[in-house]
Amino acid sequence: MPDHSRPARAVLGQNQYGKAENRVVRITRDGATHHIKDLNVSVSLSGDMDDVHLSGSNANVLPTDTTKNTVYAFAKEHGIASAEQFGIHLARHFVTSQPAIHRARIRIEEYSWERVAHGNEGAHSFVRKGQETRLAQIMYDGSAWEVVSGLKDLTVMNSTDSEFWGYVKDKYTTLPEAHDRILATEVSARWRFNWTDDAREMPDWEASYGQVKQHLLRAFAETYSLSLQQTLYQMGVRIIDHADEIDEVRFSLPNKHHFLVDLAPFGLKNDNEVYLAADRPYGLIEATVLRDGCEAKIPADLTNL
Ligand SMILES: O=c1[nH]c(=O)c2[nH]c(=O)[nH]c2[nH]1
Repeated sequence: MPDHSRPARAVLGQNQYGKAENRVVRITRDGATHHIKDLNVSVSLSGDMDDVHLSGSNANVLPTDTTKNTVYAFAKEHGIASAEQFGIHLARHFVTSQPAIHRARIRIEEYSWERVAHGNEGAHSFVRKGQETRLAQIMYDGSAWEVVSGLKDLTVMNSTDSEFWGYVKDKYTTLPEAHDRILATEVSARWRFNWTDDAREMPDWEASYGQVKQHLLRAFAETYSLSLQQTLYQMGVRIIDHADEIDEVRFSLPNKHHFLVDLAPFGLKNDNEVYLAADRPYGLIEATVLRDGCEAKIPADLTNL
Protein backbone atom coordinates (compact mmCIF):
# COMPACT_ATOMS: atom_id res chain seq x y z
CA MET A 1 0.00 0.00 0.00
CA PRO A 2 1.42 3.46 -0.88
CA ASP A 3 1.84 5.73 2.14
CA HIS A 4 -0.50 8.69 1.32
CA SER A 5 0.53 10.59 4.43
CA ARG A 6 3.92 11.33 2.76
CA PRO A 7 4.17 13.84 -0.13
CA ALA A 8 4.80 12.06 -3.44
CA ARG A 9 6.59 14.97 -5.11
CA ALA A 10 10.34 14.95 -5.73
CA VAL A 11 12.42 18.04 -4.97
CA LEU A 12 15.97 19.00 -5.91
CA GLY A 13 18.60 18.60 -3.22
CA GLN A 14 22.25 19.76 -2.96
CA ASN A 15 23.88 20.20 -6.33
CA GLN A 16 27.17 21.42 -7.72
CA TYR A 17 28.92 21.31 -11.05
CA GLY A 18 32.20 22.15 -12.71
CA LYS A 19 35.14 20.61 -14.57
CA ALA A 20 37.06 17.96 -12.67
CA GLU A 21 40.74 17.09 -13.02
CA ASN A 22 42.11 19.84 -15.22
CA ARG A 23 45.75 18.88 -15.61
CA VAL A 24 47.82 22.02 -15.89
CA VAL A 25 51.59 22.29 -16.08
CA ARG A 26 53.01 25.79 -15.77
CA ILE A 27 56.63 26.46 -16.70
CA THR A 28 58.23 29.64 -15.43
CA ARG A 29 61.35 30.55 -17.37
CA ASP A 30 63.99 32.32 -15.35
CA GLY A 31 66.62 32.62 -18.08
CA ALA A 32 67.95 29.13 -18.65
CA THR A 33 66.58 27.97 -15.29
CA HIS A 34 63.04 26.70 -15.51
CA HIS A 35 60.52 26.05 -12.71
CA ILE A 36 57.57 23.64 -12.88
CA LYS A 37 54.17 23.64 -11.21
CA ASP A 38 52.19 20.51 -12.05
CA LEU A 39 48.59 20.50 -10.83
CA ASN A 40 45.35 18.60 -11.16
CA VAL A 41 42.60 21.18 -10.56
CA SER A 42 38.92 20.38 -9.97
CA VAL A 43 36.35 23.17 -10.02
CA SER A 44 32.97 22.76 -8.35
CA LEU A 45 30.40 25.58 -8.35
CA SER A 46 26.99 26.01 -6.78
CA GLY A 47 24.34 28.70 -6.57
CA ASP A 48 21.08 29.48 -8.38
CA MET A 49 21.00 26.29 -10.38
CA ASP A 50 17.41 25.16 -9.82
CA ASP A 51 16.29 26.07 -13.35
CA VAL A 52 18.85 24.03 -15.21
CA HIS A 53 17.76 20.96 -13.28
CA LEU A 54 14.02 21.67 -13.21
CA SER A 55 13.28 23.24 -16.60
CA GLY A 56 16.47 22.87 -18.58
CA SER A 57 17.10 26.61 -18.83
CA ASN A 58 20.85 27.18 -19.04
CA ALA A 59 20.57 30.91 -18.42
CA ASN A 60 22.56 30.71 -15.14
CA VAL A 61 25.05 28.09 -16.29
CA LEU A 62 28.63 29.06 -16.90
CA PRO A 63 29.72 26.06 -18.99
CA THR A 64 32.10 23.59 -17.36
CA ASP A 65 34.17 24.05 -20.52
CA THR A 66 34.59 27.71 -19.56
CA THR A 67 35.70 26.77 -16.04
CA LYS A 68 38.37 24.56 -17.65
CA ASN A 69 39.52 27.40 -19.90
CA THR A 70 39.68 29.73 -16.90
CA VAL A 71 42.10 27.37 -15.14
CA TYR A 72 44.52 27.52 -18.09
CA ALA A 73 44.10 31.26 -18.67
CA PHE A 74 44.76 31.98 -14.97
CA ALA A 75 47.88 29.79 -15.06
CA LYS A 76 49.19 32.17 -17.73
CA GLU A 77 47.87 35.46 -16.32
CA HIS A 78 48.51 34.97 -12.60
CA GLY A 79 51.11 32.22 -12.59
CA ILE A 80 51.01 29.51 -9.91
CA ALA A 81 52.80 30.75 -6.79
CA SER A 82 51.22 27.93 -4.76
CA ALA A 83 48.28 25.59 -5.16
CA GLU A 84 46.45 27.49 -2.42
CA GLN A 85 47.04 30.91 -3.98
CA PHE A 86 45.95 29.64 -7.40
CA GLY A 87 42.79 28.12 -5.91
CA ILE A 88 41.99 31.38 -4.12
CA HIS A 89 42.28 33.33 -7.40
CA LEU A 90 39.96 30.90 -9.17
CA ALA A 91 37.36 30.71 -6.39
CA ARG A 92 37.24 34.49 -6.06
CA HIS A 93 36.83 34.88 -9.82
CA PHE A 94 33.89 32.48 -10.15
CA VAL A 95 31.98 33.84 -7.14
CA THR A 96 32.53 37.53 -7.85
CA SER A 97 32.10 37.52 -11.65
CA GLN A 98 28.93 35.40 -11.90
CA PRO A 99 25.85 36.59 -9.99
CA ALA A 100 24.28 33.10 -10.04
CA ILE A 101 27.33 31.41 -8.53
CA HIS A 102 27.39 31.72 -4.75
CA ARG A 103 29.99 29.19 -3.78
CA ALA A 104 33.14 27.76 -5.32
CA ARG A 105 35.18 24.80 -4.23
CA ILE A 106 38.57 24.30 -5.87
CA ARG A 107 40.39 21.03 -5.19
CA ILE A 108 43.99 20.67 -6.24
CA GLU A 109 46.49 17.83 -6.29
CA GLU A 110 50.08 18.86 -6.85
CA TYR A 111 52.85 16.60 -8.14
CA SER A 112 56.39 17.68 -7.44
CA TRP A 113 59.42 17.47 -9.68
CA GLU A 114 63.07 17.42 -8.75
CA ARG A 115 65.92 18.68 -10.88
CA VAL A 116 68.17 16.23 -12.69
CA ALA A 117 71.76 17.31 -12.19
CA HIS A 118 73.55 17.16 -15.52
CA GLY A 119 76.43 18.70 -17.39
CA ASN A 120 74.44 20.66 -19.97
CA GLU A 121 73.99 24.35 -19.66
CA GLY A 122 70.73 25.43 -18.06
CA ALA A 123 68.43 23.71 -15.63
CA HIS A 124 65.50 22.28 -17.50
CA SER A 125 65.51 18.55 -16.78
CA PHE A 126 63.31 17.09 -14.08
CA VAL A 127 62.40 13.75 -12.56
CA ARG A 128 59.03 13.29 -10.93
CA LYS A 129 59.32 12.91 -7.16
CA GLY A 130 57.83 9.62 -6.05
CA GLN A 131 56.95 10.77 -2.55
CA GLU A 132 53.67 12.32 -1.44
CA THR A 133 50.98 14.10 -3.42
CA ARG A 134 50.27 17.56 -2.07
CA LEU A 135 46.63 18.57 -1.71
CA ALA A 136 44.68 21.79 -1.32
CA GLN A 137 40.98 22.60 -1.09
CA ILE A 138 39.73 26.17 -1.25
CA MET A 139 36.12 27.10 -0.52
CA TYR A 140 34.65 30.57 -0.90
CA ASP A 141 31.07 31.74 -0.50
CA GLY A 142 31.59 35.43 -1.21
CA SER A 143 32.47 36.33 2.37
CA ALA A 144 34.38 33.56 4.15
CA TRP A 145 37.26 31.41 2.99
CA GLU A 146 38.14 27.91 4.08
CA VAL A 147 41.57 26.67 3.07
CA VAL A 148 42.49 23.06 3.82
CA SER A 149 45.87 21.76 2.72
CA GLY A 150 47.18 18.26 2.99
CA LEU A 151 49.07 15.34 1.57
CA LYS A 152 48.53 11.69 0.74
CA ASP A 153 50.69 8.65 -0.03
CA LEU A 154 53.56 9.66 2.25
CA THR A 155 54.90 6.24 3.28
CA VAL A 156 56.99 6.10 6.45
CA MET A 157 58.50 3.35 8.58
CA ASN A 158 60.19 3.00 11.97
CA SER A 159 62.18 -0.22 12.20
CA THR A 160 62.16 -0.07 16.02
CA ASP A 161 60.85 2.07 18.93
CA SER A 162 57.36 0.67 18.46
CA GLU A 163 55.46 -1.66 20.80
CA PHE A 164 51.87 -2.84 21.05
CA TRP A 165 50.70 -4.71 24.14
CA GLY A 166 48.31 -4.47 27.08
CA TYR A 167 45.25 -4.49 24.80
CA VAL A 168 41.87 -6.12 25.43
CA LYS A 169 41.86 -9.87 24.89
CA ASP A 170 38.70 -11.88 24.25
CA LYS A 171 38.16 -15.41 22.96
CA TYR A 172 38.95 -14.29 19.38
CA THR A 173 42.24 -12.57 20.20
CA THR A 174 45.33 -14.25 18.78
CA LEU A 175 47.67 -11.27 18.26
CA PRO A 176 50.93 -11.76 20.19
CA GLU A 177 52.04 -8.78 22.25
CA ALA A 178 54.88 -6.91 20.55
CA HIS A 179 57.71 -5.21 22.42
CA ASP A 180 59.76 -4.33 19.36
CA ARG A 181 57.87 -4.14 16.09
CA ILE A 182 57.97 -2.31 12.78
CA LEU A 183 55.61 0.68 12.58
CA ALA A 184 54.76 1.71 9.04
CA THR A 185 52.00 3.80 7.55
CA GLU A 186 51.00 5.77 4.48
CA VAL A 187 50.11 9.19 5.81
CA SER A 188 46.99 10.90 4.55
CA ALA A 189 46.53 14.23 6.35
CA ARG A 190 44.55 17.45 5.95
CA TRP A 191 45.05 20.63 7.92
CA ARG A 192 42.75 23.63 8.08
CA PHE A 193 44.07 27.18 8.13
CA ASN A 194 42.48 29.80 10.36
CA TRP A 195 42.80 32.38 7.56
CA THR A 196 39.17 33.07 6.63
CA ASP A 197 38.92 36.60 5.29
CA ASP A 198 40.56 38.94 2.81
CA ALA A 199 41.21 41.56 5.45
CA ARG A 200 43.86 39.39 7.10
CA GLU A 201 47.33 38.70 5.79
CA MET A 202 47.59 35.32 4.11
CA PRO A 203 49.96 32.64 5.38
CA ASP A 204 53.01 31.82 3.26
CA TRP A 205 51.43 28.71 1.75
CA GLU A 206 54.65 27.20 0.36
CA ALA A 207 56.68 27.69 3.55
CA SER A 208 53.82 26.43 5.71
CA TYR A 209 53.52 23.21 3.68
CA GLY A 210 57.22 22.43 4.02
CA GLN A 211 57.15 23.08 7.77
CA VAL A 212 54.04 20.98 8.40
CA LYS A 213 55.54 18.06 6.49
CA GLN A 214 58.74 18.29 8.54
CA HIS A 215 56.82 18.44 11.85
CA LEU A 216 54.77 15.46 10.87
CA LEU A 217 57.84 13.43 9.84
CA ARG A 218 59.86 14.39 12.90
CA ALA A 219 57.01 13.53 15.26
CA PHE A 220 56.69 10.13 13.55
CA ALA A 221 60.43 9.50 13.86
CA GLU A 222 60.86 10.80 17.41
CA THR A 223 57.81 9.32 19.13
CA TYR A 224 58.53 6.10 21.02
CA SER A 225 55.28 4.45 20.02
CA LEU A 226 52.97 2.31 22.13
CA SER A 227 50.34 2.41 19.37
CA LEU A 228 49.79 4.05 16.00
CA GLN A 229 47.02 6.05 17.73
CA GLN A 230 49.60 7.58 20.09
CA THR A 231 51.95 8.39 17.19
CA LEU A 232 49.09 10.00 15.25
CA TYR A 233 48.25 12.24 18.19
CA GLN A 234 51.87 13.33 18.59
CA MET A 235 52.04 14.21 14.89
CA GLY A 236 48.97 16.41 15.28
CA VAL A 237 50.17 18.04 18.50
CA ARG A 238 53.49 18.91 16.90
CA ILE A 239 51.72 20.69 14.02
CA ILE A 240 49.26 22.58 16.25
CA ASP A 241 52.07 23.60 18.63
CA HIS A 242 54.35 24.92 15.87
CA ALA A 243 52.00 26.27 13.20
CA ASP A 244 49.93 29.21 14.49
CA GLU A 245 48.18 29.41 11.13
CA ILE A 246 46.56 25.98 11.56
CA ASP A 247 43.62 25.10 13.86
CA GLU A 248 42.80 21.51 12.91
CA VAL A 249 44.56 18.44 11.53
CA ARG A 250 42.88 15.22 10.43
CA PHE A 251 44.79 11.99 9.83
CA SER A 252 43.93 8.72 8.17
CA LEU A 253 46.71 6.23 8.85
CA PRO A 254 46.63 2.65 7.56
CA ASN A 255 48.72 0.40 9.78
CA LYS A 256 50.94 -1.31 7.23
CA HIS A 257 51.49 -4.54 9.13
CA HIS A 258 54.85 -6.28 9.02
CA PHE A 259 54.58 -9.81 10.37
CA LEU A 260 57.61 -11.71 11.63
CA VAL A 261 58.05 -14.81 9.48
CA ASP A 262 58.27 -18.15 11.28
CA LEU A 263 61.61 -19.55 10.12
CA ALA A 264 61.66 -22.42 12.66
CA PRO A 265 60.56 -25.00 10.03
CA PHE A 266 63.87 -24.29 8.27
CA GLY A 267 65.87 -24.55 11.49
CA LEU A 268 66.43 -20.76 11.47
CA LYS A 269 65.89 -18.22 14.22
CA ASN A 270 64.18 -14.95 13.32
CA ASP A 271 65.73 -12.22 15.47
CA ASN A 272 63.37 -9.47 14.28
CA GLU A 273 65.03 -9.52 10.88
CA VAL A 274 62.69 -11.08 8.32
CA TYR A 275 59.11 -9.78 7.90
CA LEU A 276 56.19 -10.36 5.62
CA ALA A 277 54.85 -6.98 4.49
CA ALA A 278 51.08 -7.54 4.29
CA ASP A 279 49.05 -5.22 2.08
CA ARG A 280 45.59 -6.17 3.40
CA PRO A 281 43.71 -6.20 5.58
CA TYR A 282 45.20 -3.24 7.39
CA GLY A 283 44.33 -1.48 10.62
CA LEU A 284 42.96 1.98 9.86
CA ILE A 285 43.58 4.62 12.51
CA GLU A 286 41.86 7.99 12.02
CA ALA A 287 41.57 11.04 14.26
CA THR A 288 41.42 14.82 14.37
CA VAL A 289 43.73 16.95 16.51
CA LEU A 290 42.39 20.43 17.21
CA ARG A 291 43.58 23.67 18.68
CA ASP A 292 41.76 23.87 22.03
CA GLY A 293 38.47 25.73 21.63
CA CYS A 294 38.33 25.37 17.83
CA GLU A 295 35.57 23.65 15.93
CA ALA A 296 36.23 20.51 13.86
CA LYS A 297 35.31 21.16 10.23
CA ILE A 298 37.33 18.65 8.21
CA PRO A 299 35.07 15.70 7.31
CA ALA A 300 35.80 12.41 9.10
CA ASP A 301 36.08 10.52 5.82
CA LEU A 302 39.11 11.88 3.98
CA THR A 303 38.43 9.83 0.87
CA ASN A 304 35.84 12.52 0.08
CA LEU A 305 38.30 15.38 0.36
O1 LIG B 1 49.08 0.52 16.82
C1 LIG B 1 48.16 -0.30 16.80
N1 LIG B 1 46.91 0.07 17.18
C2 LIG B 1 45.86 -0.80 17.21
O2 LIG B 1 44.72 -0.44 17.58
C3 LIG B 1 46.13 -2.13 16.81
N2 LIG B 1 45.34 -3.25 16.69
C4 LIG B 1 46.14 -4.24 16.24
O3 LIG B 1 45.74 -5.42 15.99
N3 LIG B 1 47.41 -3.81 16.07
C5 LIG B 1 47.44 -2.48 16.42
N4 LIG B 1 48.43 -1.57 16.43
